[in-house]
Amino acid sequence: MNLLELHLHQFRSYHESVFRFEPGAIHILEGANAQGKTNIIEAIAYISNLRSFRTRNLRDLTEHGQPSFSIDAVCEHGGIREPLRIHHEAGKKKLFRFGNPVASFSRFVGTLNAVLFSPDDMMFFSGAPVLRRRFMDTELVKLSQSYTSALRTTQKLLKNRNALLKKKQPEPFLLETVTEQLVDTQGTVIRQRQGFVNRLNERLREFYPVFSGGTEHLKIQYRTFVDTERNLETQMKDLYRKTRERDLRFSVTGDGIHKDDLVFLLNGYPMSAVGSQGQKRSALLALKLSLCSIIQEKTGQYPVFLLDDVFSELDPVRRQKLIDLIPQNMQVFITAAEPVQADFGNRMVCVHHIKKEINGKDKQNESQ
Ligand SMILES: Nc1ncnc2c1ncn2[C@@H]1O[C@H](COP(=O)(O)OP(=O)(O)OP(=O)(O)O)[C@@H](O)[C@H]1O
Repeated sequence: MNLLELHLHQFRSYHESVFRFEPGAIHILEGANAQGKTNIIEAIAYISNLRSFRTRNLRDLTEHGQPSFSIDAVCEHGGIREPLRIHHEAGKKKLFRFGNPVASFSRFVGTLNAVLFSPDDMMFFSGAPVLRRRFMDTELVKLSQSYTSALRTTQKLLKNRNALLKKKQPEPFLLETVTEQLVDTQGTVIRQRQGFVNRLNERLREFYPVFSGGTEHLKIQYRTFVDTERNLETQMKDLYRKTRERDLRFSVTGDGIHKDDLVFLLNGYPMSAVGSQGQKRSALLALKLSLCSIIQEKTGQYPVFLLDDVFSELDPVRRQKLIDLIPQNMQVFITAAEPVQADFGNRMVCVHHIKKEINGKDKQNESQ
């Protein structure tokens, strides 16, 4: 999969800018601080996930003083060139594929699949469990329609069940029905989350030792409210029967996939407790490379790999290891404040000099 063109209109610091990218190449977005390098990465990740990794407020993405923004992209997958468009105005997002409006989020998300490494990810291990659940959901939603549908239904059912639990005397039959449906849809979510973690672990066994020098091992444990080795549906039914009174007392569903988490174990100990900054960075890079490999295995194509400010914190040895691990045909975007000193072998490398225009009009960025 490749991104061939990107047209930003009133997006962040870009008033009107067009970028063209070689397929399969390593693109270095080079420039001083605050020139708009991450804004480009953010726009690409936004097309992939329909979510910004820096803000939840879409107004932040709109150029100051403007009423709307749009991102137009041309991507290539399996030999097909596909134009994609996102237009945001008055709090509403409109999506287009091949120039035709797309009504549902799930028909657009992942059309251009991008995997991102960002310095903000360093909170991934120690932050709240929602970060790690969001990671699983963001990736699985792009890879599996059945996951998307089971997740959305579960979220609706949990809302309905909680609304029932808040009533003074909830209708027992209704509570029973919604709980049974919840058991069904959560089974699908749990199985796919467990399968995803198993595949990540297989890849991590290959990638993490490259960064650690082979002396450490990294493993992900999927933590959910039932034992994934036993029959899920039977366990859930039993559990919801036992916790019914408690849920009624607290007016909320206490157990479910909304509490799931991932625990990263470094040599058997939680990464959040024992990992150094360097070990966390290596683990994140190994995780993102593992993800790229899983996407390739599932879809037949590598995603676009986005590396925001990755080199400033990596020592030269790890920097070279990362470059050596990037698969040959994968298109990569790397932001850097200084020229990158590394050996890219026979890879095509395109350097784009990114500079913010002071008069508000952006010129076409220069490539070499
Ligand atoms: N909504 C917006 N409208 C206009 N300009 C914006 C908007 N949001 C951010 N900017 C500007 O974008 C610039 C920051 O861009 P970006 O985060 O891409 O920088 P960068 O080149 O990655 O810098 P660094 O190397 O420091 O990380 C800043 O000048 C900021 O003022």
